Amino acid sequence: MSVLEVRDLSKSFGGVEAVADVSFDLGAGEFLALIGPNGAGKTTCFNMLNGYLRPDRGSVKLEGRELVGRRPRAIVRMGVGRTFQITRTFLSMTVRENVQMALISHHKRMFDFWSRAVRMYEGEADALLDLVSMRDQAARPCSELAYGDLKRLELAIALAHEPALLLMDEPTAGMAPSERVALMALTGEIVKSRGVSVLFTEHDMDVVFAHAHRILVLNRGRLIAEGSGAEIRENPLVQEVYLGGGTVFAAEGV
Ligand SMILES: Nc1ncnc2c1ncn2[C@@H]1O[C@H](COP(=O)(O)OP(=O)(O)OP(=O)(O)O)[C@@H](O)[C@H]1O
Repeated sequence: MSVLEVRDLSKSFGGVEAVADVSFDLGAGEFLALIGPNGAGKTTCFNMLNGYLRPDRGSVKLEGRELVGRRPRAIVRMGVGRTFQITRTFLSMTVRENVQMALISHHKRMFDFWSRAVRMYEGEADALLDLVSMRDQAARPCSELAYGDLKRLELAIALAHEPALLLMDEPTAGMAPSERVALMALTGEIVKSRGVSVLFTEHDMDVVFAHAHRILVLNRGRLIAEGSGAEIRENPLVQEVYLGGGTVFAAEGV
């Protein structure tokens, strides 16, 4: 069964069809990329999946349950985790404390950091930090971390919510090329070991072709192609609108 079933998802802003009749499935343990030129509708699509935007029409089902109409927080609780283009952590707290906070929130415990909570979920937090190879930095304040380490911490925080589906919006933005490869390789391992499904947007085609199991291509709000890296690379329409460099919106009738 698909983890995520998206059907006829559509959203317009004034006269602009930002996302138009987008349908796709995401399987369990799949690492799926959503790509497209600037303004193609990727962010709008993500914001409808995580509840920040209400679609004009269409349906989004997670493990058979409808997400459209629910609030972002409820959608997180139903099993949709997310990482952000701009990493969100509490900079004055340590790496471990940030993961503990996420675990406390996930288990709906009262936040009482200055008493017992200091030890709450410490073991679970360290296990998640092991997963992203950050255990050795557990006691460091987040304000001291390098950007690549913050992104790995953000992954641990997202996993604290035990998502069935993880949405990653440009996970490697702002990273050096070697860090990009490392973060996506790590994410790929987590997809495999934890059976989490991942949908990510990405502008770096090297990252996409190296890591995605399957690729969806959006242009002007519409899905124009879907397939493996090889299929996408060879697709003339994709080459024309996206990979050819030059004017990405040049193709008429797309
Ligand atoms: N809040 C909004 N109000 C009006 N128009 C919007 C709004 N959000 C997005 N759009 C328009 O919808 C279209 C799709 O934008 P979107 O940000 O989803 O594309 P994108 O593929 O994420 O682009 P990028 O790669 O540059 O982030 C664009 O034409 C954009 O100008």
